[in-house]
This record gives sequence, structure tokens and C-alpha cells, in this order.
Amino acid sequence: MELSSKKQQTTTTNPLTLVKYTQHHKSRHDVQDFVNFSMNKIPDLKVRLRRETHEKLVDDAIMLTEIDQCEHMQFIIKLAKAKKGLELGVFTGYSALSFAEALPDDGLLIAVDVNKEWTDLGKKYWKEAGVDHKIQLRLEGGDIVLNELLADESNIDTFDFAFVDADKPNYPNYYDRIIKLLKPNGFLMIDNTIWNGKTTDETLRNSDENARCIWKTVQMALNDERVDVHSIYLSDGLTIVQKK
Ligand SMILES: C[S@@+](CC[C@H](N)C(=O)[O-])C[C@H]1O[C@@H](n2cnc3c(N)ncnc32)[C@H](O)[C@@H]1O
Repeated sequence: MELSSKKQQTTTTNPLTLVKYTQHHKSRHDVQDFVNFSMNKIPDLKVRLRRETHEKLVDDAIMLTEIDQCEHMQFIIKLAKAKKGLELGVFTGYSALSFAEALPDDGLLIAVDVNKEWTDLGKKYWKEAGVDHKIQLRLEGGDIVLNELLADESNIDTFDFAFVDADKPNYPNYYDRIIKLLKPNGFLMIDNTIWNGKTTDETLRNSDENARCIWKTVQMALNDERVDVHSIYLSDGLTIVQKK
């Protein structure tokens, strides 16, 4: 009875999801925490990175890439035996740390961000984790770094993976250049492709530049004969594009 009355009040919620969470008196947030900490093995150092991010950056900490998403991406990178990756959007370095852990000792992650204060916080943890030698931090805009990388032809077709989690309006501008940098079978992971639900609704998309540009990038991938694409409802949405 309680469930059906809640269902009537909450017209925008998928009823199946609502039943799943309310039956067990858990919020989506509780379930996310449970999956992160009771169904994954997260080293104390990575928990401390997140705690310091929350303590120092307060509201901005919402930008942290979710724990289970990083575990998932790390798993794929390990499976692919990747050696060379590119990240646009480092923030306090949680996803970069997860990627670097998955790389071999001579692996390389080019990690790009425009904010020194935020990346300085992450650098301490990269060092403590013993993976700092695998991460080349570039404090420049993604646009500049992509142009520099492509200016050297020896970089083309050499990256095993890329993760884009930076300025959303530039996602469409980044797309083609990243595909050029990927080697065959290399993959691009595009973050936030649900954008809090806004990409799923035309009216919301039209009133939100980020949602519009994210959606445009997903469409570019879906219409691109050079790649295979799949999207999953993990965190705020992850679309993975693999170069053929
Ligand atoms: C959502 S956060 C990244 C979160 C990060 N992946 C993590 O693991 O927590 C987005 C980051 O993109 C960075 N950014 C914004 N504009 C950028 C640009 N033009 N080029 C590179 N990075 C940019 C911001 O400084 C911010 O740190």
C-alpha cells in the first residue's frame, strides 16, 4: 500500500526503480555507498583522497568521478592490457590514480587539466601510491594538448584508451581528434552522457548547453563508421567508443 501511494506521488520516477529501493528502505545513495565500499576493495589511500577533496573543496567535490565507475574503467583498462592513455579532466586525480594503477610500470597516462590547485591535491596521492612516474600532468586546456599531440604524427594511432571528463561544451570538438589518436581496438570513454537525465529529453537538452553538446558527441559516435559504441547507465552515464 505504501509503495503504491508513493508511486502515485512520484510520476517522474521509474516505478521499477522506486520499488527496488523503497522495498528495502534504501535510497539510491545508500545503495551506491554499499556497492562502492562493501562490494569493492578500495584502498585506504583512495578513500583519503576523496575525503580530502570533500573537506577542502566542499561543493566542488561533486565533480569526483564515482568509485564504482572508476573500478569498472580500471577493469577494462587491465583487460585491454593498455599501456598508453589520455585523460581530459583530472580534478583531484581520482580517476587518473585508478588508471595509473591499471597500467604497467612503463605505462603512460597523459592527464590534462587547467586547475593547478585541484591537481596538486591529487599529485600527493599519486606519489604515495607509487604511480606518479606513470602520469604526465599537463596543465593546459584539452584543446591545446590535443592539437600538440596531433602535430606530432608519431602519436596518431598509438593510444590504448582515452577518458573525457572535462568541459562538456568541447566534447564534440575533442571527439574526432581523440579517435585519430586511438590505435585500432583502442577505446574512448565519454563521461556524463546522461547528464542528470537532461540528455534524454529534447526540451531539457535544448535549454542546457552541456546536455546538448554531450548528446551531439554521442550522436557523432553513433554515426561514425570507424567505431563501435555502447552506453551504460553507470553513475551519470558512460559511453564507450571503440575504434575498429
Ligand atoms: C568532472 S571534473 C573531473 C573529475 C575527475 N575525472 C575525477 O576523477 O574526479 C572536470 C575537470 O575538468 C577540468 N577542465 C575544465 N575545462 C577544461 C579544459 N578546457 N581542459 C582540460 N580540463 C578542463 C576542470 O578543471 C575539472 O577539474
